[in-house]
Amino acid sequence: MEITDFSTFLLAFLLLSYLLVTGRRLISKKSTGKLPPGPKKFPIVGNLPQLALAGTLPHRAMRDLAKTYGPLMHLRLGEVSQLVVSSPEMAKEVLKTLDPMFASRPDLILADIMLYDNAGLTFAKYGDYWRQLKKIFATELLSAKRVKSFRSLREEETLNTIRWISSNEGKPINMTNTLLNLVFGVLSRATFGKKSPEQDKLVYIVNKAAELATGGNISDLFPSIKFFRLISVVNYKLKSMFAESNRLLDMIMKEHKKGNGSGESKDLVDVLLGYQRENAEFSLTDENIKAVLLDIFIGGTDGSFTTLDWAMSELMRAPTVLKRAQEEVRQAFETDGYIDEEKFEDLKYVTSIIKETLRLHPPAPLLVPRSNDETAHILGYEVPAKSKILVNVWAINRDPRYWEDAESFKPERFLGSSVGYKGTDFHFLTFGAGRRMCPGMVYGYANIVHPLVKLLYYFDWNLPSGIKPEELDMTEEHGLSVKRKADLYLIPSVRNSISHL
Ligand code: HEM
Repeated sequence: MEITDFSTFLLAFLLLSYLLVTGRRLISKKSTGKLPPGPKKFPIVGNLPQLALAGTLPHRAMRDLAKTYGPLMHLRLGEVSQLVVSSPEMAKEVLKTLDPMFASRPDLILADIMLYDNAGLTFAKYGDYWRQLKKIFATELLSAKRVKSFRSLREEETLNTIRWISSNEGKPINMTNTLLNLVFGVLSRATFGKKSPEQDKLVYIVNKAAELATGGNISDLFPSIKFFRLISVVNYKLKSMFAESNRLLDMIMKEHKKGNGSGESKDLVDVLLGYQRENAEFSLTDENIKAVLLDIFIGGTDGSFTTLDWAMSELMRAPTVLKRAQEEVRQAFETDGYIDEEKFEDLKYVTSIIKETLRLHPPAPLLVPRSNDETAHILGYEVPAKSKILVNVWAINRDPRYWEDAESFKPERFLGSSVGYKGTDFHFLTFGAGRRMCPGMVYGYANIVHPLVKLLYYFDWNLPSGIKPEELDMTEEHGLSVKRKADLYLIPSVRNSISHL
């Protein structure tokens, strides 16, 4: 785990100086009950050293610690109490039995600064505002009907990508960038109606901001010390990024207000502005709308793009799986020469490949952190109020008690199996479960399956010469979501012509 803010030494120096000058006791609210087991906590920094010294990504370090301390583990990072949940049974307790207790979100500086003081759905505290937004997501923004209405956008953007790939036949292309641009294109058009340089800029800013904030931001680690908020370089940078992203969103909103949502097909900005105009019971401010747009944009692009990139990488490492998937897709559509989304459900093997990718590579390996507003009790342990609750779905999705040969990519395991990621099988929790479960699952899936089927149908794929399938680097990189560290380069050869499209 990195400390993205100051160097660790400077951090420790400032902290200790502050404590010496003020004579203040850092951990003021001592827990009176029995905490879940966990590694020894060091003064002031708590368990930061164990995570920093693990030299690996947080979900991996926490899985290793949980092997010693159990599936309900207590950590303290800086001042913040954390509960780490690492088994399907404990996840069921937290996300189902005690779901309302753990349904809030912790304070995070990123959401505070960039997301209009937690005004989006993702970081809203559990309560009425969250409930109202959730309803808008379910009925207005991400209903199955709305997702279907974006079908032509998926088709057009994917076709543009297929054309571009065809024109680069025989050359190594950067698939990672290609997939990112594709998913971004679909999301941009569905959300804002068109692609524009402003949106490119917006994505860049948001990703940069998330990168900055995903390490241990000093003000997140020591929230009671307001002084750190003032001197944090990261916070200063976040504020200037916020100013820019707010300016871009204002421009987008202004353009849409002028058009009054009168275009042929409504984009999500139109839908939200329409709701604002027409709905009297819940007043949605411009700031609320901007926060929701960022929610959709961040959640939407990252999850689908990351999954596509992992799926293509896993397929390149497993040539027999790739071949079988191509056969399935080609058999289904070669006679018609037209790929119809309605038939995707019949593609059992491709569906299994996506499931297996989501199992092994959950884009949010620790979910989005949850929090408990009040002190909670679970299996005889006390969880102090305002703890950060991390559910290690990366570890859970690989639990060898539930998954045979759990570390291997084997899509066949899902053929004829009813196990899925919809939040009822607690050993497969890529989209979470319970009240805070991802509302974008159907939309996210549509943006994965559509491009994947077409990439398999139109092209044969090879790794650049000299790279053997088993040598493909699958190292993960820490970020807003866990992506592959290296970009994926592949050589396409056209299998089915697109000239008639
Ligand atoms: C493969 C694609 C995706 C994955 C893996 C994914 C994963 C997740 C996860 C793990 C959570 C947290 C669940 C929890 O706390 O229990 C979440 C929440 C959320 N996701 Fe997604 N997501 C994806 C696509 C999308 C899309 C396409 C959108 C919107 C367009 C979206 C919007 C959200 C929002 C708004 C939340 C917050 C819900 C709340 O706190 O009530 N996600 N997602």
